[in-house]
Amino acid sequence: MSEPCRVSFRDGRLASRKAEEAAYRRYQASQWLEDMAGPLDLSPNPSEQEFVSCLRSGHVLCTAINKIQPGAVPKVVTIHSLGTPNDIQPLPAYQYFENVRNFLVAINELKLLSFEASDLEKDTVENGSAAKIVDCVLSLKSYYEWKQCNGGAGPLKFVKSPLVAHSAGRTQSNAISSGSSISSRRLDLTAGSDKQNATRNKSLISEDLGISLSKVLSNCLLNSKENIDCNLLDAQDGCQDSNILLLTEIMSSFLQDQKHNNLNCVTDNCKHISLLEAQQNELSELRSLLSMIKMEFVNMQTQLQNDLMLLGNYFQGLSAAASGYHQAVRENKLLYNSLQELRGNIRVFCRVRPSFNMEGKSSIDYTGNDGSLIVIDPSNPQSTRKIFHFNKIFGPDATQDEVYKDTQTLIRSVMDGFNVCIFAYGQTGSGKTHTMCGPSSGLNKNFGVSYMALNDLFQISSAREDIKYEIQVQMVEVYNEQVRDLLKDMPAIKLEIKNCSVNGGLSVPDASTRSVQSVDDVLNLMKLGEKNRVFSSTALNSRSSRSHSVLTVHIIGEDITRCRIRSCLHLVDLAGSERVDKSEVTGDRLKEAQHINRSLSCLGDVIAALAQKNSHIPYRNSKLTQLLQNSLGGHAKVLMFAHVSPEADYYGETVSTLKFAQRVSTVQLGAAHSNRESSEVWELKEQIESLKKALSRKEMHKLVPLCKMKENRPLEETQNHAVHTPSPSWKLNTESVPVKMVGPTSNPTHANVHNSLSQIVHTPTFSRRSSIDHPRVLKANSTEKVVDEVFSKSPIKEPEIGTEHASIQLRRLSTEGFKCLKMVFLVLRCLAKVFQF
Ligand SMILES: Nc1ncnc2c1ncn2[C@@H]1O[C@H](COP(=O)(O)OP(=O)(O)OP(=O)(O)O)[C@@H](O)[C@H]1O
Repeated sequence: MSEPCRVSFRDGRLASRKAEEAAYRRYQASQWLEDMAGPLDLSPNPSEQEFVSCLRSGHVLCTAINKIQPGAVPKVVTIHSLGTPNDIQPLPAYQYFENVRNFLVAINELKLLSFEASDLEKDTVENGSAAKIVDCVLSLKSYYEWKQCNGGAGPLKFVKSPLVAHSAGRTQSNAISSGSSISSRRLDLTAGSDKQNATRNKSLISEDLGISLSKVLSNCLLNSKENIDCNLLDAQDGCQDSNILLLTEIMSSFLQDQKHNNLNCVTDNCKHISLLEAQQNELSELRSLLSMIKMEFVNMQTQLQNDLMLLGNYFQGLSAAASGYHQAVRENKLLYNSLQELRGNIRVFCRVRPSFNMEGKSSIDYTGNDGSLIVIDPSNPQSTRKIFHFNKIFGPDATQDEVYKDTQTLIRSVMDGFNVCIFAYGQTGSGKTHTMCGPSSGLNKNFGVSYMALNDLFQISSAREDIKYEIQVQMVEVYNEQVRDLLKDMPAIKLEIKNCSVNGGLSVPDASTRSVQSVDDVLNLMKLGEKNRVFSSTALNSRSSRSHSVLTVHIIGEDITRCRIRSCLHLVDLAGSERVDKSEVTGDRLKEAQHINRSLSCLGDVIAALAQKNSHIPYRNSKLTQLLQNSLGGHAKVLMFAHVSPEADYYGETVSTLKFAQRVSTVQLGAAHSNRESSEVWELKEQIESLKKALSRKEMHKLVPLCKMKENRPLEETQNHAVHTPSPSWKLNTESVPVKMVGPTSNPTHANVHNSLSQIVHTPTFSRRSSIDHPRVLKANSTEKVVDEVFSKSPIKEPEIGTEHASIQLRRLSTEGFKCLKMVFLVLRCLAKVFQF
């Protein structure tokens, strides 16, 4: 398309759009004026002339403004000669000028869009004068609506005609954009008649367009870019009026496009806003969630702290309970042992064997749960019944388990460091071996006390984790007054019984000692012992034990504080007493029976002496009593099983056994002591042991040549030989008083030592220092007793004897007080033994 054609097309389009818009605005204004001031007698679409003529008198305008703002025009001149537009006669100016002037004053006061009074006077409407009037009316309408709707609050918005420039009142709308302000300036150009103004306005347009449109163009849609560029060029090239109109049209078109774009933007913005709102909602939800989580976290933290505190309290409670438990266990042990003591450390149980003669009468008349037993002589029913009381009676029906159940409590004592001795007594065939070892058939369920006791020891040992135990077993028999090792294949070797205190708690130190780790080990050893034990067939028992068997279990324990316990359990199956006339034994069996009966008689003597609390207990009268000395005379717990046969034939033996048992039950032993000692005491004891051994070696070494020398000397010389010290290296400080050994020195007998020590104790120094009961010393019947008697009361505070080495040792030990003093006494006791030897 050529340039002129394009311009003319644009002209036509602009003109029609302008006319449409102006007509529409007039229509709005006339409609509103009719609503406010009554019918105006106008056509539905009034022309500009028609509209202006209708308002020329100012009456309608004043009426309308007075309705909105009563009193805005105080005096309205009424015009009666209104006619149709065709026969309108121009009225004199003074008739309506006053109304118009008052109206314009009121409009200016309201700061609304205004017009010139002359705009109403013109016969022909030119250059948008009618549009100004329309704008004024519409601004009044907007004011009215603003007042109605908002009560005068908020911003007042109204739109003026794009082709009108207003000189008074509100010249710019609050609602319109900067594009509108440009257009208003541009309209000044159209409205101005002054040439200078026109030039200034043109330059302004160019400037504004240059700035604003460049901004707009950068954001404008692509489809309008081409037109805007062309129009901009046109606007800048020409300043002629036609071009200005063209620019106006371009701007109008641009504003339309922008309006459209704005709508799209608004839609997009709405979407964005809704999205933003949704996101904000989501954000606020997240924030509230976060605050909730924070609160929850704080709550959980508090809860955790509370829980930790509770847990701490709980653990404290537990540890308190644990220590309480340990305390209770300790107290329980003490109470238990006290109870044992109250019951008496010798306890006697009686067990009645089932009768082999079912048809014959039983000598056992009654067995009570309270430990009472009544026997009667079946051959003489008139005879008085004899009543015996023991700690427990087991009838013929009692099982092995029932018997062991009452024994079990003693076994625990062994693990606590007490020596325990359980022995079975009774006539031959009464069931001693059955109780101690079980039946010869060896059925598991009928294991005897020995096996079950060892089983318990192992269980207790493994249950107590704080103490490590070592269990060793010895098994010997006393056969024909000889002690034999049952765990050796050659049991015929005779063994010596020695003092336990000297031999680390072993009565028979030379007997083989086997460490056992399990009950099976014990069972094997017991089988070996049973195999080696002497059994014979007699008239009363097809497998009669011809010896006293002693199974000794040594327990050595060490706890975490290095405190040690050392105890032993003697399980003694005595040979049965028998009447040789009944057992019909002869030869070796008779000799065995005599030995058995004699040793049992010695046991009876010991028991009697203990029961009567004699000062002398005849332990040394038999090997059996020697072996049991430590248990019977020491601080051990003793349990005796008295076995009786119920048959009428054995009534005499039964009564005899029961009487013996009754006497045993009356024996009061001293309180049982736990052999529990601290590590220091153990170490000291070990040192004493080694010193004793060293001493005895030296003494032996010295005595042998001395003895040889003495053999060649005359008796008097030997008798007069002064013994300054028992040993050159271990000498007692007796202020050099010579002590003469009485009797042959080659064999320092009890009498020799006795006299020598008597001399020592009679020395002034010793006498001064001690409070020794001399008559008692002199009465003491053994060297050992003399030494005991002398030194048990010795006030010697420091060791005064010893070789150089021993002296150093002793001095070191002397700082440790009483224990060392005790050790000196023990060394002296050794010296006494050496002399005895
Ligand atoms: N309580 C009992 N229940 C069943 N049988 C028993 C009971 N006591 C003993 N006997 C049986 O009696 C017999 C003799 O028992 P046992 O050998 O134990 O007597 P003893 O006292 O050891 O004899 P000895 O002194 O001669 O060795 C055995 O056959 C044994 O099984």
